[in-house]
Amino acid sequence: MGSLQPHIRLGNDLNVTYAVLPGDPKRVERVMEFLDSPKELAFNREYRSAIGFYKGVKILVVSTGIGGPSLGIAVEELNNIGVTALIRIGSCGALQPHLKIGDLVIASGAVRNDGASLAYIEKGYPAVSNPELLFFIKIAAERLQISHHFGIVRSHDSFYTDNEGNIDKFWSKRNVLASDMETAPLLVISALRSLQAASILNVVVSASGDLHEGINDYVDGERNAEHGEKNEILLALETFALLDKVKNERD
Ligand SMILES: O=P(O)(O)O[C@H]1O[C@H](CO)[C@@H](O)[C@H]1O
Ligand SMILES: O=c1cc[nH]c(=O)[nH]1
Repeated sequence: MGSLQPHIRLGNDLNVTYAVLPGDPKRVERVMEFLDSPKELAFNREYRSAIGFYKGVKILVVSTGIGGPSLGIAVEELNNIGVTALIRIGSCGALQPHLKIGDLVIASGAVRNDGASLAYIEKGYPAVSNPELLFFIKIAAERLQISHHFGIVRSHDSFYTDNEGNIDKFWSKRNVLASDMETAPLLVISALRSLQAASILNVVVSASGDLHEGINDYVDGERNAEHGEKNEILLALETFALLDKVKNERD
């Protein structure tokens, strides 16, 4: 076995290039339901991992925890073991009234209101999704008939400051679709390391909804949020299957 990365506790003997990244370790189990021959690998701190096959393509699943710092560690260690393409499958809060619970938001890019991406590089460096991945996400969504919204999201570091309502209003007026905590650092760190990355987010809090209530409902298995989660998992897996086919044809 190759030497293990200190946090994710995985080595390059896995020989895997595609990784699906939920924030929540519990979501790893849900991804495993869609994989053939799924096998749980490690569970250290927030980093829970499993491996399996989707349409014959080897897929790694690793949870990244909450926020940019832990996400950043996962991305770096995944890069160290040879992963080259990453799709976040996260949850988010809507900033626009037309987004409903369980809708999917595909990030074209992200407002960098997180600290982790700033620790890497100044704000002029854009947080944008990889165009090839976006292209295949779009094709996969159409094939699977999964409705979705494309646009800018915002990644933040705080949940409970006294100013959250005003901050959300500010970004809502500027056509930002939704908020999460990991998309911007994922896109920036991946681009700096020459990795392909994209982010698919499941709406679990509506724009007019209560944050506590929305997240509690999601944890308790609210039907639409669960449906959105299944859709984002399937969409990410199908995207990797399409990407892999094209990569094999190129080689
Ligand atoms: O459900 P995940 O993927 O963790 O994503 C969202 O949920 C967490 C906050 O509840 C943050 O990590 C946020 O980005
Ligand atoms: O505003 C929100 C809501 C859910 N999850 C987030 O990260 N932010």
